[in-house]
Amino acid sequence: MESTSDTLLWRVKSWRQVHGAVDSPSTIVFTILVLVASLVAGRLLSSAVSRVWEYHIDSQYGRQHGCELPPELPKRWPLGIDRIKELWQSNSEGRLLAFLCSIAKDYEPRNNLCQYLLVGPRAFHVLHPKNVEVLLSTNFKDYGFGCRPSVFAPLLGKGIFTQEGAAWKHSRELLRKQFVRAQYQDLRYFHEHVANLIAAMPEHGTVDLQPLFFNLTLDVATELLFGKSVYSLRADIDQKAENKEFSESFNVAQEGLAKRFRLAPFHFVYNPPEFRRACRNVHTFVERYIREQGFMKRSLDENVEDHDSASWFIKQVAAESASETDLRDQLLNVLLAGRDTTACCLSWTFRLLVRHPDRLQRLREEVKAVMGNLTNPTREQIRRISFLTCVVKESLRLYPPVPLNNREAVKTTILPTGGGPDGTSPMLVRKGEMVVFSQYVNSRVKSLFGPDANDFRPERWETGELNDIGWGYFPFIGGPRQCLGEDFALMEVSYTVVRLLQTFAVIELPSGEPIEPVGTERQKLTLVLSSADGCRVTVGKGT
Ligand code: HEM
Repeated sequence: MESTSDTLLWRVKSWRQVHGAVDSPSTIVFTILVLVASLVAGRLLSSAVSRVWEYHIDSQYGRQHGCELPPELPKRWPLGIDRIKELWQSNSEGRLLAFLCSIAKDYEPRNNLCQYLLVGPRAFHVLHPKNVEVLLSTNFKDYGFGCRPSVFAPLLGKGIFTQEGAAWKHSRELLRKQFVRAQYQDLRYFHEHVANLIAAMPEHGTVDLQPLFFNLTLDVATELLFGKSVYSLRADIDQKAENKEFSESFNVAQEGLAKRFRLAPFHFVYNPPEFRRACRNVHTFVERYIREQGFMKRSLDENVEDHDSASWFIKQVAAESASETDLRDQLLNVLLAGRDTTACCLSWTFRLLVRHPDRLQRLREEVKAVMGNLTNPTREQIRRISFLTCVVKESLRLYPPVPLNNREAVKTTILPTGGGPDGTSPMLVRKGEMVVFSQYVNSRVKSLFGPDANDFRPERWETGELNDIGWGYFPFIGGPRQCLGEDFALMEVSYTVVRLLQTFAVIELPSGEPIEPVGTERQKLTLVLSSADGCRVTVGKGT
């Protein structure tokens, strides 16, 4: 049988017979093509060889450290298409996290597994607190965000939430200082906006609190960051048209980011005109504001130690930003990080409270005991309502606003446990592989939170039984990238809960509203976890 090289040779010969042996332009083109082809083939070969070599060196490294693989997620169809179908379906039914928990349950007590889906790299799902600690703290430098920066780029550009390495360090230090300052301030950011929230609720009747909480946290965060709120809670009352456009565009842009996030490596597929327009509107709004107020200019010639003015945050960040775009991006990054997360926490907290009236009653009594007839709680008073801290912690445990997260190994590294037949060997994570971690799934592991891990029991936080929980509980993650807004968010949630309990003598589940076991309700998973059915409550002022 004729070999491929014989065929090729015969083709070249016949081509030369037809076109002549003289170096005609077509001969030159042919020669160039052959050269380019051999160069490309050479490059491909050398990269394949170096990959095989890297693989071999990594394997040796793994063997030296006793690494073994965890069990692999079984799949019935090629490329795990059956699993992707299950994920897709459970997501569209609002039950993706329940589905992930049911898979994780099959792997208890070893709590680790790995998977290959489509042609993507191997992904490790790690639940063991030791692994979470090494991933987020001890070996933090071995991991990066993978494609996150380009997923978020259309809205967020370059800021703390998308940066890595030296650029992230700079942003982190710059913003950390501002959040430390915010911790020493009173809770004035919340007064006016929570009053607007209360005004937007009926005095007696049924209301869905979830969309109102999204407005509240947008209003509060824009006040903190820009020194000027967009007052979305006053939409259709006296909100300025430009603020309304910003609020609406920010929502559309954020929805778009969530869609891109789900597509991960194929995120570029989602870039429709309405998404691009929304990003543009948000950018224009912030840039115009920066320019009108002269923040970039002022930072050069004014004393920026002006902490009392409403716009101290933006002024301080402007003073250390190289350009208007840098300042815009940084503020939008923090807005994205702080807005939906806090709204979701508020929403789940109220959903839980109205479904557990005994806990709500206890909370009311503690609020009354600490506050008496005083309104507008201070930090100090909030800290004294100790059951409130337990309620918020428990809400964040059962419904962490960021329920699912991942990192990508930037170098070959090791996770300390979860491999091998008994699940105790270290695991080798090769460069480019993914590690998925989930507070939501961890929160339901009985070996961590006890036999009633699935129940809402805020008291577990006051009995001392979780004193050693460590890296089993990380709603704000931890390590170098720990949430910068943790204190601000906890104060915002606590302040709002107290003010709503003080204002409404009745807050209860509307009649006919279902009481599903925790975790079985329909959920909406975007970048954050919200309730697909909102947070409907019946409220009443006075006794
Ligand atoms: C209950 C509310 C909140 C929760 C549960 C939460 C949770 C988180 C989580 C899990 C991360 C890490 C994301 C990752 O690295 O993959 C994070 C980062 C961050 N959060 Fe929060 N967050 C909340 C509220 C806020 C608020 C109110 C702000 C600011 C106003 C804020 C600012 C930030 C910033 C700036 C980062 C990036 C830190 C860095 O990468 O160095 N967060 N948050």
